[in-house]
Amino acid sequence: MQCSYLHVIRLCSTASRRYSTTTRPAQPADDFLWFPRFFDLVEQHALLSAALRKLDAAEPRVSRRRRRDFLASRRQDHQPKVIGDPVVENAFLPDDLYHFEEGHYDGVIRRFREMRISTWDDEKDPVLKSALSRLETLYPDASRTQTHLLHLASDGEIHPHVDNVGASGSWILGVSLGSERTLRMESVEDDVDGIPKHTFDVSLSSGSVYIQKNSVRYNYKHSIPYVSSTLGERVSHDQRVSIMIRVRIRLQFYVFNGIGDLRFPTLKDCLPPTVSQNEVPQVIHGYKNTQ
Ligand SMILES: O=C(O)CCC(=O)C(=O)O
Ligand SMILES: [Fe+2]
Repeated sequence: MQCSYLHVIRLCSTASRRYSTTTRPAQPADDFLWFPRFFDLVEQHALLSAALRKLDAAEPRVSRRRRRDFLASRRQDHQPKVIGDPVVENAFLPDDLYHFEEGHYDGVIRRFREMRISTWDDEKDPVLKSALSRLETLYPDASRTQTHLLHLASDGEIHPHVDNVGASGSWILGVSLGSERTLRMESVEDDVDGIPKHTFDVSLSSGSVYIQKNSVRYNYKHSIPYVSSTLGERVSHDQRVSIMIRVRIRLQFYVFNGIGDLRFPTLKDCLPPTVSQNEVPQVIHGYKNTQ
């Protein structure tokens, strides 16, 4: 499949709060990558159905029973469609049939379900299998990764944060499935008046993939606002699932922190991190099960 590869769009200086379509060199351009149409509809359906199956299976039995009852008496317009349906959001059931949490323990995410997964059970699904292999070709390096699923409710949102620097390494990849949302990136470094020095917005349509790494991963906060960031107006969203893939942190970190997961060190493990500790911002957010 043809894969378009673009850098950041709409970089803006928030000091003036005016958006600009020109790109200024606020960060090394290669540290944010955006693939707006990486997965086709068939692949999106395969990924979204697999993600929803995982998330659904982890919910309390009472939620699963409610969904089963709903599906048994479903009206035609709420019926999840088969693979190939042009509207990928049709894979979602109404919001009230999911057990969305109201707020993350540190207040960063609102109205969501999440889980960490170690396998996809993709052996019987060639579309899913090939989509996941294609995704791996985008990984910035061959280090070990960890995968999380995050399901945002229609009114869910993510406040500005930097992912826990103690829980994952120098790159984060996000696959978006379902309703289109805006990813807002804002530099940790402020102007004198406390406004982020640089911001840019990226449109996360279904099937898109973004990667933030190195300077952007450590020096930019990211958020998915409920309010449309470009118009400042409330827009209605449907649900969205993201598949978040993070590179695992290096061995020496595990050893020093007693987390385990040991492997034999390579020369690379012993080299100093590329980002100096001075540049690493406060830990603002991390997943519960990686804390
Ligand atoms: O859903 C996304 O694209 C971002 C999710 C996120 O920021 C997180 O899980 O830490
Ligand atoms: Fe995050």
